[in-house]
Amino acid sequence: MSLKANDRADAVAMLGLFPSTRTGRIIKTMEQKVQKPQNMAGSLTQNYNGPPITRPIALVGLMGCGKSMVGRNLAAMFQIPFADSDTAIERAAGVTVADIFDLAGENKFREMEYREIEILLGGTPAVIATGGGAFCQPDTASLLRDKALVVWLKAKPETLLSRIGNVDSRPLLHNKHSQKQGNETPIEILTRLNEVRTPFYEQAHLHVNTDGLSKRQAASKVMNAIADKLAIINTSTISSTSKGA
Ligand SMILES: Nc1ncnc2c1ncn2[C@@H]1O[C@H](COP(=O)(O)OP(=O)(O)O)[C@@H](O)[C@H]1O
Ligand SMILES: O=C(O)C1=C[C@@H](OP(=O)(O)O)[C@@H](O)[C@H](O)C1
Ligand SMILES: [Mg+2]
Repeated sequence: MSLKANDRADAVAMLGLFPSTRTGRIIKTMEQKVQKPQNMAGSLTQNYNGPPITRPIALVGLMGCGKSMVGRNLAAMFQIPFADSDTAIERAAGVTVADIFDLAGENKFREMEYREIEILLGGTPAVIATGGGAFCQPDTASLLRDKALVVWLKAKPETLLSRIGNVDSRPLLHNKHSQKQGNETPIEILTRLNEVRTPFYEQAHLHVNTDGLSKRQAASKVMNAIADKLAIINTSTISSTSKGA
């Protein structure tokens, strides 16, 4: 969505006032029906036969690592709802993520992100695709680690950029929001974010490298890694492990 001047002024005024009916919001935000996997040719290669999913699965990692796309397919494999925190924020605010960055700034976006993730974590266990910066905010990270199984989808900056293609929907890949003086190209921004954010992403319970994998292979690899992890959790406590990281 792109807003005209008057609409933008209204949107700015509304950004602090989003509705608080918790149940209604969860229903609106989650895809209640189990979806057919999207953007994958043919049917899935694998059905999930692992331990039951009794806690939310949260996907974290840099823009373009596949949180939204792999997340939707994982939810279909697990037969549980899917939710995307960016979509939840956009529904609550009535404007796009890019517009929120433009109109209200990143700090406001992070507040909204925390609130929406908190709501999603309180609903039916779902696969939750977070935005790439969510797990780098200490409060949001501790909420996620506490309530969800957190999975880091790893990939090199070059891989990420080739997947993202058009950077319009990712405000942090534009210089005006890149938090650095001077002109950086999208690959330079992604490389810098990768360095700064890796220590945060390393706090995820599970690390899965998706470099060189197709969408289908990535979804299967993540599904198997989660099954293994849940089997271990059933006999011990959650700690970080890597899968091809
Ligand atoms: N393993 C993959 N192989 C090829 N393309 C991928 C893969 N994972 C995601 N993509 C594509 O990359 C783009 C960004 O993926 P997306 O799920 O939106 O990333 P994120 O939510 O982490 O920013 C989408 O067009 C998606 O179809
Ligand atoms: O990396 C980030 O800080 C962001 C990533 C975006 O989500 P994706 O990771 O799904 O692109 C979105 O939340 C916003 O543009 C900020
Ligand atoms: Mg996404």
